[in-house]
Parts: sequence; C-alpha cells; structure tokens
Amino acid sequence: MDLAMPPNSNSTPVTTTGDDDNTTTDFSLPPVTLHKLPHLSDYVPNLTALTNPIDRSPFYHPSPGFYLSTSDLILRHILFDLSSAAATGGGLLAYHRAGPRRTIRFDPAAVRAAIVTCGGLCPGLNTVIRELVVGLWDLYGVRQIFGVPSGYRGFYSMEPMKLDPKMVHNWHKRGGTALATSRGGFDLDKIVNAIEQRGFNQLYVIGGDGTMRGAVKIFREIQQRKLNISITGIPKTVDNDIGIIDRSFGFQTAVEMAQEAINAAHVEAESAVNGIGLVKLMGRSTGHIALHATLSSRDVDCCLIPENDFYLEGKGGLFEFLDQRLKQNGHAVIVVAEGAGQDMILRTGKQKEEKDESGNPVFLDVGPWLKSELKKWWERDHPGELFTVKYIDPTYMIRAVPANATDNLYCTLLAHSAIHGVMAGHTGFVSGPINGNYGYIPMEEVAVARNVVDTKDHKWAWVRSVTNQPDFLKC
Ligand SMILES: Nc1ncnc2c1ncn2[C@@H]1O[C@H](COP(=O)(O)OP(=O)(O)OP(=O)(O)O)[C@@H](O)[C@H]1O
Ligand SMILES: O=P(O)(O)OC[C@H]1O[C@](O)(CO)[C@@H](O)[C@@H]1O
Ligand SMILES: [Mg+2]
Repeated sequence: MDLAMPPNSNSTPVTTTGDDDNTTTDFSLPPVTLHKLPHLSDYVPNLTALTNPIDRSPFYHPSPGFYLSTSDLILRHILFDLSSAAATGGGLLAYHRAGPRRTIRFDPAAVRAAIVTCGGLCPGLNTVIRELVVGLWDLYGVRQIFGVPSGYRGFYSMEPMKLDPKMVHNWHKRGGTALATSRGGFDLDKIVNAIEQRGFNQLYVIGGDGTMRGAVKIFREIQQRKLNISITGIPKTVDNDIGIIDRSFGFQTAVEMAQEAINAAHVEAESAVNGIGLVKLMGRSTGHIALHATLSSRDVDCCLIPENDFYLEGKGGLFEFLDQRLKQNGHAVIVVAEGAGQDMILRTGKQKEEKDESGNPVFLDVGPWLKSELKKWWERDHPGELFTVKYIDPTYMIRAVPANATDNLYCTLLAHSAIHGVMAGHTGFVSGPINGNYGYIPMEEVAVARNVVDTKDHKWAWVRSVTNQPDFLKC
C-alpha cells in the first residue's frame, strides 16, 4: 500500500494502491485534534524559565532530537480503516509526547516535591516512588523530596517523610507501598491548605480512577487559588481499569501470580474424581486479570467476568456446561473475577447499600458463594457420586508482590515521564503509554476514561474459543 501525505494540510488526501488489482482509491485523512495540555503559564505570570540541567549531565549528552517540543505528538488511535468514515470522522486525536523539554519552569533548588500513594496496592508502587526520588535527584538536582504517608488523608493529618536516593535504594524489591496508602479521607480544603502550608510545589499522585478524580479536584482548586504548584497523576490499578493508556503498571505481574493459583487449582482438580478447581481473582468491575490469566494459562475451562453475565441453571448455564466437562475430562477449572455474578448473590438491603471509605460498592464474596452453589448442585443432581471443589483465593497475593522486570522498567519510564512534564511546567496531566509511546494526557480525561473488557471483540472470542465455555446468552 502506498501512502501519500502532503504536509500542512487540514484534511490529508491519501492514495492507496489495491493489494490485488493495482487499482488506486483516494481517501482523505481528517485533521489532527490535539488535546490541550494544561500549563502553569495558563494562570501564573512571569514563570521561571531555565535551561534544562540535563544539558550538563555526563550521562545523557543531549543530542539533537533529545528534547521534545509541543509539536511532538502521539495519535490516540493508530489503526484505521480509511474506507470507513466513522473510523476517522471525528478527526485524529493526538496527545503531547512525554519526555524532557529544553526549558524548565522550576528552579530545582526551589522545588519541594510531594509523592503520595492512594487506593489499593499494586505491584510496582515502590518502584515508582523510588524512581521519582532518584529521577528528581539525579536528573534535575532536586533535593527536597517528601513522601506523604497514608494517602490523601496524610496531607493534613501526618508528617511528611523526607526521601533521598539512599533511603529508597532497595524499594523496587519490596511489594506494597513504603509510604502506606488508604481509601477515603479526601477533604479538598484541608488537603490544599496543607499543601500550601508545607510549601509543596510539585505533587506526584499515584493512584487509580478514584485517586485521579480526587487529583482533578485538587488541580482545579490550585488553579482557582492561582498557586504555582504543578500536579501530575501516575495511573495505578492492578485491575487495569484505567482507560486511554495501554495498560497499568503491575498488571502483568499480577497476571503471572494469578497463573500460579490457576496451576494449583488445575493440579488439585486433575487429581480428584470429578474435581473442580475454583480460583477467584481481583477485578471489581473489570475482568482483565481473569481474562489474561485464562488466556495465558490454557488450563481454564470457564472464565467468569463482570462484563459478561452468567447463570447457573438450565440450558446454556454453568452447571450444564460443567456436567459435560466432567464427563469428558473428569475435572474442570473455573476462574471467577470478584465482580462477576454479583446480581445472583442474595443480600440484605443494608448489604446493597454498603460502600467502602472511598465510596466504591462493597461486593459479596463470589468465591465461597459459587463453591457452595456447586456443591448444592452436585448433591442434588448426582447424589452419592464423588465430587470435590478446591477453592483458591489468591486475591491479595497477586497484588502484594514486587513488580516483575517488565513492570519495573515500565515504572521507571512512567516516573521519568512525570518528572519531565512537571519540571517543564505542565500540570493537571497523567503520563502513560499510548500505542507503545509515552504521552501526556489531560488528567480530567483519564479520570473518566474506563477500560472494560469488550465482550464483542476478538480477545473475548479468543477466551471462548480456548475454553469452549457457553456465551450465557439466554435464548
Ligand atoms: N470522586 C472523588 N473525589 C475526590 N476524591 C475521591 C473520589 N473518588 C475517590 N477519591 C479518593 O481517592 C482515593 C483513592 O480512591 P479509591 O479507593 O477509589 O482507589 P483508586 O484510586 O480507584 O485505586 P484502586 O481502585 O486501584 O484501588 C481515596 O482517598 C478516595 O477518597
Ligand atoms: O480490600 P481493598 O484494599 O479495599 O481492595 C480491594 C479492591 O482493590 C482492587 O485491587 C483495586 O481496585 C480491587 O480489585 C479490589 O476490589
Ligand atoms: Mg478504583
């Protein structure tokens, strides 16, 4: 296929030569729409402008092209069917690329950076903290770096911890977050007042969707008060439920850990007569961990996720399927994400209303419920026949471990991207990989973008073809 793209054109004509018959067809590429990236200069007059100290780094020796400018972009979608107007109808969306800028807007000697971790654990949290500290220190010469303990509430209720490279040296080898984390405790006024009182002017907020919604509020309040404070979000969620970015850090590590649980469930199930191995995995409202662990393991007979309702009884139901599987193979492995099947679990009115401290709905435990339903079914339909369900709940084990090698490298790139953007004066943004390259995405967009499993796309079809499980669509 030939592509002809004249520069400086709003709507870009493209000529494609047919693969089969050499015919040419003319299409046109729509204009690029660039997402505006907030900058301190939007509301702070007379900002400092300094040459990037990386210029003097003995390690980097910046060559032409090392520094990125506002004209360096990443397209949000890189795959198009040019013949479909809908594919490109709204224009091509683009983000600014992440990386060092020639001019920085903070004097490193005047920087007081604060790092906070919020929400649940995720492999790699400590690596991100470590790399923020080491990156600020080594790349930019920042010396005043603080950890805010225990999530958002720590801003106004606890003393910050002074951090330096020596202190964080081994943190990437530890699971959890050395700063501690929490849910709830978001009090906007108290938080921004504390930030002002402590003199923090760079905020690195590591967390999931809830954290990003909170960070947007802090960002708006900072703008409202016209403060020379830059805030950036580093997306963290073991569930991989944050949208726009390719995937969240720690997710691959969690999937690897999940596979170990599936292996154990498979061994247990195989070694019993009519054995079922049941594994519950994390995934409050998305089934990415369950899906990816199922695809990589290949030992799973049925994968149940929140995005795909299932039912137990009758034609096309789980019990009918398991009956067949046990007859064929003598064993079966089920993986269930924690948010799946919630509608089927009986709960009191009070339980329906229950929320955690951050306002997330509290789910009933689908694992023990399903185990008990399986047992009831077998006793009813196969009285006297041998049957075993081995239930494994590795929920917290998969997120409490240190990051694997891939996630560790990813965490470093995320941290460095965040630092470069903040030092350049950007604010209200999130760093993350988009189609394999790192970009800056307005925080407001990330806070509302969700990444759920699309049960109509090829990946879910792949799961179904690997497991041969029912589609659970009642006819
Ligand atoms: N809408 C919101 N406005 C302000 N703060 C919020 C909002 N939603 C959540 N938060 C705060 O963000 C923090 C983390 O939120 P939450 O517990 O939902 O975890 P998360 O960031 O989504 O991470 P994860 O889901 O991976 O555990 C909490 O302190 C919570 O109070
Ligand atoms: O028990 P905690 O710490 O509230 O966290 C549980 C939740 O955190 C997550 O790991 C991330 O949101 C979910 O999968 C899970 O529902
Ligand atoms: Mg969340």
